[in-house]
This record gives sequence, C-alpha cells and structure tokens, in this order.
Amino acid sequence: MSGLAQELAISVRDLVVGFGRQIVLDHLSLDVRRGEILGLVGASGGGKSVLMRTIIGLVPRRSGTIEVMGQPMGSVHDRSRQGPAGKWGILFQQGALFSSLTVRQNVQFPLRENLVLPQELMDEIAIAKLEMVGLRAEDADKYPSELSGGMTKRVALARALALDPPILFLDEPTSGLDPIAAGDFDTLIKTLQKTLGLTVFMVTHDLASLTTVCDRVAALADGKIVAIGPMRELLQSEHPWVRAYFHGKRSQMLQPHMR
Ligand SMILES: Nc1ncnc2c1ncn2[C@@H]1O[C@H](COP(=O)(O)OP(=O)(O)OP(=O)(O)O)[C@@H](O)[C@H]1O
Repeated sequence: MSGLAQELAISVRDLVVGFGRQIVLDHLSLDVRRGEILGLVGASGGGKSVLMRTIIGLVPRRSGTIEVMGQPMGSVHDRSRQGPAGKWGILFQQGALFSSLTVRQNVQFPLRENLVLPQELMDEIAIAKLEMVGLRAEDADKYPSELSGGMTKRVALARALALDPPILFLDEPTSGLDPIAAGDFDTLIKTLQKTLGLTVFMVTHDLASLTTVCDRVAALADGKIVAIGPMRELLQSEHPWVRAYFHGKRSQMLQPHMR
C-alpha cells in the first residue's frame, strides 16, 4: 500500500452508476482522508445518497473502483469481498429505530447480529455507547416513541457506533432537528471525531454543519465532484453550481459574513 493510500479512508475512482438510461454518477472520483469529517453537498436528486449507498455496497456500479481503508470493495453482487462487520457505521436519513425494541435493544442489535457476547457485556457496551452520545443510562429502557427527535438521532448514532467502526456515514444528520438540537448534534460529531479518531462522511444541506464541523466539503454536480476543499476554498470556487449554492440569496442570508 502506498503512503497516500494509507492516509485514505475511502478512495473512489472513475465511478459510474446509473439506473436504466439515467446516469447518476459519471466517472466520479473522490478521496476521504483518514480522521477527517468530509461534508458532501449537491443538488436534490443529484446523487449524494446514491454515492454513499454505492460506497457501502447497497447500489451496484457500472464501472470504477472503490477502496475502503485500503481494501478494494467488491460490487454489490460480490458480497464475499465486502468488508467485515464493523468497518463502518451508518446513520440513514430516515434512521428509524426498531419501534418494538427498547433503546438498549436497538443499540445492541448490531452486536447480536455480528458477535456472540454475554448479556452482561452487551448491556455494559450499550450503556457506554449511550453515554458516548450524550444520553443517560435511564434512557436505555425507553421505547423509540418516548424519545425526542434529537434523542432518536443520538440512539441511532449509538447503534451505528456499537461495533466501534473507524468510519461513520451520516445522511443529512441534522435534518428535522431545531437549530439548537442540530448545533448540539454537530458538536457531538466533532467530539466523536476527535476522541475516537473517526472518519466521517456526511451528506448535508446544513450550512452551519458545513461551516462548523466539516474539515473539507465536496460538491457533487453533473455526476462528478466539481470542487473539494475546506469551506473557505469552496466559497472561492468558480463552478456555476457551487457559486449558486453558496452565494445564492438563501445562503447569503444565512452566512452574511461569508461574502
Ligand atoms: N434505486 C433506484 N432506482 C432508480 N433510480 C434511483 C434509485 N435510487 C436513486 N435513484 C435516482 O438517482 C438520482 C439521485 O438520487 P439521490 O437519492 O442520490 O439524490 P440526492 O442527491 O441524495 O438527493 P436529496 O438531496 O434530495 O436527498 C435520482 O434521480 C433518483 O431518482
């Protein structure tokens, strides 16, 4: 493995993904560095979720290569080449918890699926993960219907972290949260990155998240990554879509100091 490859958590090269006659990702290349929080922005329907789902092997690709932690990922039809359990944790946009399971059982779900552990140890792990995401041990016996939106996201995050993955995929993690809860969730993600050394790949439309937690931001347009870098560099991009996104009326209203 070359030095550069060792520094990369995810490396995507020349990726083509389509459905029928529609090409969604068109020879897309992207590197995610180990330990960084990378934010991905793009138009609605532009292919952000498809890119994330292709990396984790849920959507088949037509061509191109994907490496995760230096290992080539097989295509969706080749499950034997997928990484071992615990390679990544995922927080889907509709990151629904199992409504008939308690918080504790939800967090333990990946442990039960992948490991054989004594109940006592699983209980300890569940409480440790809940505390890691800012919840209390008392919350473990609650059911999803008893949780606020912010708490639900935290439980889903605790579940995503159950197997101690080095990479976390987040699909619009702050959507549906009020600005205070969203800010708290951003802070939590940043803290987890620092304390656990996590690599985070985050699809988001949230300008505050992009500005405050992302080390780099990648912009997806026309099926490709058209700009990538720290937010201050993206703001200088001449690409028409990137300019429209960050310098359009709405963005300027939210980020007046960025002009
Ligand atoms: N399983 C599928 N079958 C057919 N078309 C699909 C499938 N999944 C996604 N698409 C199409 O791929 C395109 C990209 O969708 P995707 O969900 O990745 O967009 P997105 O950038 O995440 O959008 P948003 O910001 O609105 O969530 C859309 O045109 C969508 O209809």
